[in-house]
Amino acid sequence: MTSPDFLDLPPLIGAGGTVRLPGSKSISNRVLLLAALSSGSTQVTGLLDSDDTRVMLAALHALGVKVEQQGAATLVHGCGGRFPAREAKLFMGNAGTAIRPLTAALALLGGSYALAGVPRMHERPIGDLVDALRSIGCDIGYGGQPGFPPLNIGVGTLRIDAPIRVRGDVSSQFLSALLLALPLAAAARDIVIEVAGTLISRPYVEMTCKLLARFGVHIEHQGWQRFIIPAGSRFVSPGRIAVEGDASSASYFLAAGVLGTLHGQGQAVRVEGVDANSIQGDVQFARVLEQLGARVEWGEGFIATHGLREGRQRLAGGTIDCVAIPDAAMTLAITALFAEAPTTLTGIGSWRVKETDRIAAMAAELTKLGAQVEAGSDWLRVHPLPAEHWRSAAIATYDDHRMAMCFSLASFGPADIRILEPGCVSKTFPSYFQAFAAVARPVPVIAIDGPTASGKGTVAAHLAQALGFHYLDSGVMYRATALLAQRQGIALDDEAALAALARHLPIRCEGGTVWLGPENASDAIRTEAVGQAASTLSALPAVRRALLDLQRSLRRAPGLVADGRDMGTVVFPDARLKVFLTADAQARAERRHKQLISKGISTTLTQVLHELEQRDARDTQRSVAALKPAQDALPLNTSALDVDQTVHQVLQWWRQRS
Ligand SMILES: Nc1ncnc2c1ncn2[C@@H]1O[C@H](COP(=O)(O)OP(=O)(O)OP(=O)(O)O)[C@@H](O)[C@H]1O
Ligand SMILES: Nc1ccn([C@@H]2O[C@H](COP(=O)(O)O)[C@@H](O)[C@H]2O)c(=O)n1
Repeated sequence: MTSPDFLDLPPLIGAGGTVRLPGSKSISNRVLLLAALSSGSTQVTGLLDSDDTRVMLAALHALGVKVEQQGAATLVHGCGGRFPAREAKLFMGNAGTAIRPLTAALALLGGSYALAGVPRMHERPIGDLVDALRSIGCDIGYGGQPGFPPLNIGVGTLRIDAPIRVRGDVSSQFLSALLLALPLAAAARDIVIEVAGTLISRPYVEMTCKLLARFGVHIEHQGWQRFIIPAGSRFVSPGRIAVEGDASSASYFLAAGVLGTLHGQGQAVRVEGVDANSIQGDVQFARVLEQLGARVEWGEGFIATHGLREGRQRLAGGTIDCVAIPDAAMTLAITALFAEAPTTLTGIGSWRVKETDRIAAMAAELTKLGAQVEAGSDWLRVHPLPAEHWRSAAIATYDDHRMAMCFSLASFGPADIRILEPGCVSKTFPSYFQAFAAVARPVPVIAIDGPTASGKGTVAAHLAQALGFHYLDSGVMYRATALLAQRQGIALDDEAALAALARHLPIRCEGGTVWLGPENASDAIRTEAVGQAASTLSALPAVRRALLDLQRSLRRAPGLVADGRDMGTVVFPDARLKVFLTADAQARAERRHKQLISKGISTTLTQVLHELEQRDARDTQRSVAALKPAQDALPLNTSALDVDQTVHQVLQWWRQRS
């Protein structure tokens, strides 16, 4: 399946609703491995279905483990501490939660195994784990650069007569991998692991120990620096186990429940599948939000955010120690843009060796938005971004699911956000953008389309004023392009030159005034000759493409009324209300004739009717963005209505929708 190159997110004005979280990646992959190594079968519910769990499942399959789907549950038939396949080539993708514990388990069991991944996996260090395993006699070789995958595993000669030392300050996953695998070798003796350096991401190690306990292995620890796997330990299936919702992924929705209220329009956002009893450290993200001023509700099986506490206008800033919430901490780098003071995230050195160098990536992409960012080896400071400094940006995601998911929250700011390569979310949350869209409340758009002189502009301007919304007269953009083309002598069939002109249109609309650079061009663009030229060049696909971003960039809080020919079909297909305004040609010609005469332009009704019919024909018959009602547009024939009646009707429809 291919995924799009980019995803444009509509600017948001609020959020609200409930999200059922997908299963936790960290728990899913640990449970799969433990169930595979156990004696007995395990029925797993709530298992995450994503790239990283598929990597683990494919590896277990290659190792001879039988896994069956039983409705929504996954049944893993344990192999009693010994994989049936003694040799295999395993593709690990970019799944750190798969390669590390599998490396440890396979190295302890011995065999002929090759583990390789995507290029980024081959840049992620694994040397500390390999050193620890080699120190007890495991046979592991590097297939490329020493210290990094790919790895080749053979049959070693185990000697576990002294404590095994492993570094804990690069990734806690090395320690977790040893804890998950070493019970395989603890039949006859206690096994002791000592952590060198300060243990980071301790909650993940706690999670590992809790899951091991469910599978019959009870680890003792001293101050989270020394761990003892008791003699006689062996994996026993608990029969059934449920995977919690992913607490790291919860962070985006919990943040949305806060940022959504900044425009005064948000409601509660509730995430289901985690709660205060979760074994995942990242639930502490909700506590951090609380400390920063958010109103958080903790319930049984859910957490919800309800905006900010009374009296607070923004989230607080300050220094936040993120050592216990390394993944959810990325979300704080985005909420920091909306805070009242700079936010400094510390204890995030592990970001450097994740799917990408997350400190560098975060700093680069926040800077694109206009933010002021400072970074060090294990910290990041993000300054609040005032509304006037936001810049629209195409956010690179570095094949890192969390970069893509975090930056979706930037759409609460006043800029257009494009997420490049959004398909990377499939690593842990394939349906993320659908789930996000379900709780996001985009800045509302009322799209008014219809033929010339049907009254679109008049009605749209009245609506915008009545609702306090911004107003986009999209015809102005085509007219301005036509006017400049006339002045610069560009032929109306020179598509490339016209598109270049449109792309850099120096246009500014203020109230009813249209500025082209320093010139007030409000009258110049309204002549019939310019209108006809606009209608001709508007049939050119490249010109339409060139004007698309400009039109969309005008969608700003609190809302937009947009009139034109393709507002509801092309430019704002997600408009909350679409109206297709018509009137018969005679009525429209009379209106336009009256308009022109009142401006002192001499013409006849016959002439106006003729030009109007020509324009109708061109607008409806062109091959791209032809004038037609959107499928979900409400038709309104205004032939027998006056302006007030028409506006009244549209306002009534709007109130029913909002
Ligand atoms: N029921 C009505 N609704 C809206 N406008 C009406 C109505 N009856 C008469 N008019 C008049 O019709 C004239 C043409 O309207 P307007 O310029 O808004 O049309 P338009 O559809 O925006 O045209 P164009 O696409 O050429 O810009 C205006 O003078 C407006 O006052
Ligand atoms: N969304 C739009 C708006 C306008 N056009 C073309 O521009 C011409 C001038 O527009 P007015 O609304 O100001 O009359 C019009 O005839 C259309 O051909 C368009 O294509 N799409």
